[in-house]
Amino acid sequence: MKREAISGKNLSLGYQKGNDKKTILEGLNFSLQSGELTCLLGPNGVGKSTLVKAILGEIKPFKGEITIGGKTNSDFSNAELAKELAVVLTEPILPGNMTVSQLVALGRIPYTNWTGKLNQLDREKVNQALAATKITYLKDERLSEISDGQRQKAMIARALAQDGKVMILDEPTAHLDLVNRYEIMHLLREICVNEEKAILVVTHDLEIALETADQFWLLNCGTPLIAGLPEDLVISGQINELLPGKEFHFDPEKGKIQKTSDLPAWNISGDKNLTYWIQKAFSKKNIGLLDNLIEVKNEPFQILFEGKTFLSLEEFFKFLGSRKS
Ligand SMILES: Nc1ncnc2c1ncn2[C@@H]1O[C@H](COP(=O)(O)OP(=O)(O)OP(=O)(O)O)[C@@H](O)[C@H]1O
Repeated sequence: MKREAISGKNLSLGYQKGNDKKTILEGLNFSLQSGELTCLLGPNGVGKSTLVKAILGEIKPFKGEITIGGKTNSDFSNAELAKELAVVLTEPILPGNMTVSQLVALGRIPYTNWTGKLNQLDREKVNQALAATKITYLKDERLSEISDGQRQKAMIARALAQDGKVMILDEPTAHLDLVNRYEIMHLLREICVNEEKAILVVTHDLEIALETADQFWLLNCGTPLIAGLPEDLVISGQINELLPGKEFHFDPEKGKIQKTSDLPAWNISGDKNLTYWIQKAFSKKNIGLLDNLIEVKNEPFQILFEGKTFLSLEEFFKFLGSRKS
């Protein structure tokens, strides 16, 4: 069931040095729901980390209020906050000789006394977190001897062992390859649903966020936070708020950002998908209008042009080049 985990009302956020007040975000409202994966997207420097810092109580709002489970975040002690909210930040500094299960056990610090000694429940929570992130098989491996993707999963497991209702992750997929990026985001979605957590992910990975997020929060300079189902934001065109200017746009058909350009109306006939990739290659090579029809065939791929057959775009471009010279 959906429940509000964190809310922000009429927030004004920024930084103050002496009397010098720098406002970064103004009139900001949000509601983070449990059981949902929310992705916060926006250009560099717009204030995503500033919003996260405010949620974590690291900066105090100039105006407005942030509540966690109905209670103002500044009323929480650090220890209380750690039981509500777990954070995975970019590039943590970790001792390489620490094992994966030792790292995950750090998530239990808010519950153990200063000795860090785990009781039965702590050990169960560590094992559950390892299982939920599918890295039980790595538990005795050293952090310096596992891959970046595996280390990121271990960091997520540590946050999970903390057993808060909310998880916040700052660019958890940065530096990972495509498969790992998908895996991590799908894993987070699974955790949201299975463990009833509210998860907020700060990301620049629009395409993967579109595949996995339940909610999008879009931040752009000077506009209020736009929240909604990713698909609604695509349909309404509001997704373009992420892209300043007219140089790029979001192509709903392809599900990705494209360069906006006035392409020549090449006369291409054939499969729509093939035509799309051919136009892309033509545009990169600055191919102007051609006098004759370009016919495209599939299985095997063939380009028929002026009575000749080409089996690849590379062959075709060579021909066009030789024709010019
Ligand atoms: N400690 C600080 N003191 C003063 N200004 C700051 C401080 N930290 C960040 N800023 C400013 O706040 C603005 C927003 O920065 P923030 O880090 O929140 O952006 P961001 O959206 O997270 O960017 P990115 O995508 O690059 O991580 C920037 O103009 C930045 O210079």
